[in-house]
Amino acid sequence: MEPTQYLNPTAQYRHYGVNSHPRQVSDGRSSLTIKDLNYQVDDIKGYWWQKSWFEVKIKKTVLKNVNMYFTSGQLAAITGSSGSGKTSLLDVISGRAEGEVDGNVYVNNTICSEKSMRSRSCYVMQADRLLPNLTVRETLRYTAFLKLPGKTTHKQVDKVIQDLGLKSVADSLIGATINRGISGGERRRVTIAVQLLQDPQIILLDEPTTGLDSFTARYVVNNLRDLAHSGKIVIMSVHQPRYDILKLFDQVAILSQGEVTYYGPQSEMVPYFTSINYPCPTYANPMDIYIDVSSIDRRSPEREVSCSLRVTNLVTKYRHSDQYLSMMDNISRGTSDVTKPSYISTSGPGIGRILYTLTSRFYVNLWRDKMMFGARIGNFPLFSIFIVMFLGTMTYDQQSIQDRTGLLYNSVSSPPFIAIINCVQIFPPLRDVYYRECRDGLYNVVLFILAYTLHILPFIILSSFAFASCLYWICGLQNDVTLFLMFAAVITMMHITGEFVTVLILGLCHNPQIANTIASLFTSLSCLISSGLIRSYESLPYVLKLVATVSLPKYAAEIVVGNEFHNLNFTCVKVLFILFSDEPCGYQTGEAFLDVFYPGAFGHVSRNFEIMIGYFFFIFIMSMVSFKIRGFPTLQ
Ligand SMILES: Nc1ncnc2c1ncn2[C@@H]1O[C@H](COP(=O)(O)OP(=O)(O)OP(=O)(O)O)[C@@H](O)[C@H]1O
Repeated sequence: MEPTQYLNPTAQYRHYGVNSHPRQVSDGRSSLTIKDLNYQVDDIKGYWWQKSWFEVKIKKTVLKNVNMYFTSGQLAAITGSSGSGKTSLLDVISGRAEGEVDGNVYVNNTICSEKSMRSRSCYVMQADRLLPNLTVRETLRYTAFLKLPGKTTHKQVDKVIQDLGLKSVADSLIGATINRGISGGERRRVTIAVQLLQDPQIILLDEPTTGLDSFTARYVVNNLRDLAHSGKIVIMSVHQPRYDILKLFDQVAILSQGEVTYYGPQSEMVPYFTSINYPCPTYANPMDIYIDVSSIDRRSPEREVSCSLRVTNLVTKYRHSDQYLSMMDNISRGTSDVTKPSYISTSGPGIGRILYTLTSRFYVNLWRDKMMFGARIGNFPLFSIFIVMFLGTMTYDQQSIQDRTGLLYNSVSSPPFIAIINCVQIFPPLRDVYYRECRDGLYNVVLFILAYTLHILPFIILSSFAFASCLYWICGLQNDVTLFLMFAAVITMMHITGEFVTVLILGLCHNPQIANTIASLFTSLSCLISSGLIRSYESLPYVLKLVATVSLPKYAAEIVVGNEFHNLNFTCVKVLFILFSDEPCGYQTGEAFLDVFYPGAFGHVSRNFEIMIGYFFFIFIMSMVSFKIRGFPTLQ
């Protein structure tokens, strides 16, 4: 710490003047300019049920008349208290803002559209969304395969590993809470490295030091400073940096309620505030002091009013400062010769390569997690062993009718449940990485869902066939290979449809626990109502009949029950007390049972298979649509 540096601020203030902002780019440096930027979002207050349908939406101004000028070779920090608009400013610059943007962003004097900005910049979000079971090098390689054309990938991966000091952990696992991997700071650097693979001209980072200890935070900011000094435009947001981190910044902005109270060289911040009667006390971190004076205390209406007046005063003073005028001079000269929007055209990898990369990445991530891998392949066959132990081998007496219906009910209802359990475990981390990469424009939801399907398909087929074989042959259902194959196909269809019902719900609902509950309730109710094994379809009330008609278990149950009961004969051993009664003996043939519960079931097999396939494709497409409907949740 060197707090004494601020004891005589006027000494530094002498350097502060019209040249404190870098001159307009005539020296080969790139520039990024924000001109007259205003940003508004829909103000959401209270719950939807408290609102009137006719209520006019209230807009909240998040950024107000922001002007800024950044050049390459400088590390710029955007600071401010919580809610001051730091993330929103980065969102607007990167073209990710969800609200109404007014004003322009220029790169090298050229208006930059969203597409143009994406081709030149990268955006490092606050959260590290990485797959836990990949190594650092694998994470970077897979991302490079998704971003870069063939031959450049290995070279670029080695370069970013070197640049961000990740060489010693290059072959270590990323890890997560349970299986510990690299440290938090290293994970942060991997997140940054992932974004640097394309060697972007502009690097935007939202709070890259959040959650890091002071040493690691300084290390990360030092890395960013090196990148900036190597000729990039680097802009990062930071809540309230420590003094030693503050010293690493070349330019500092302070935001308050979406307005700028200071933007200029870090070395001139204290002199500037001292000149407007806010000196920095000895031994205090200037950033703490100036963020405090730029913050609004909302503990009482009186304090709020007095703080708001102070901030308005700070904004006005800043807008009359030499520094602001010098920057505006740069901006107006730099943006006067606006030309048409330009794009950096990059030829990305083809669909085949993206699909292959995503599928193998998902597969490797699953393979490394032995528990999940084992569960994915073993849960379902294991469950069949319990059913077999419970029901034993089927006989042909009257009791066996109930045993058979119990077994067939489990064959129809358990595959979706097993699918839900597996999907809720493995899908959410893949989905979070998808949100980031799709936002970065690497691929779309169709490729993501296709890759997910390809990586789970072998597990679904293998485990479904293992489950079906165990139940079918050990319990002694009809000794016919064709009937067995149909039985296994029904189980596989129920399994995969259950998987995509869960994916659909996880597309709409971000919380995996809630998605689990919804998917389980949906599945158990549809099996209860429509399988016809608990209550026959014919005896259902009209509304439930309608529900059953559009439910998959109805058609699955019809196939397996029809196939099993067709051509079966049941013995009828009368017990002593009804030996001499006239009571008819239950069902003497399978056909008699089918006539009551599933009339014509055996003849509907191919129609029912067609309905099941159609149903699966409907759910499959809807699972993609669900991601489109939900959009991108905020991943902070
Ligand atoms: N899409 C949005 N919808 C509603 N309000 C929004 C939206 N985006 C930003 N805001 C509001 O704008 C203000 C600024 O938010 P922003 O996230 O930019 O602040 P911040 O300075 O990054 O805060 P923090 O340091 O806590 O992350 C907040 O009051 C926030 O609630």
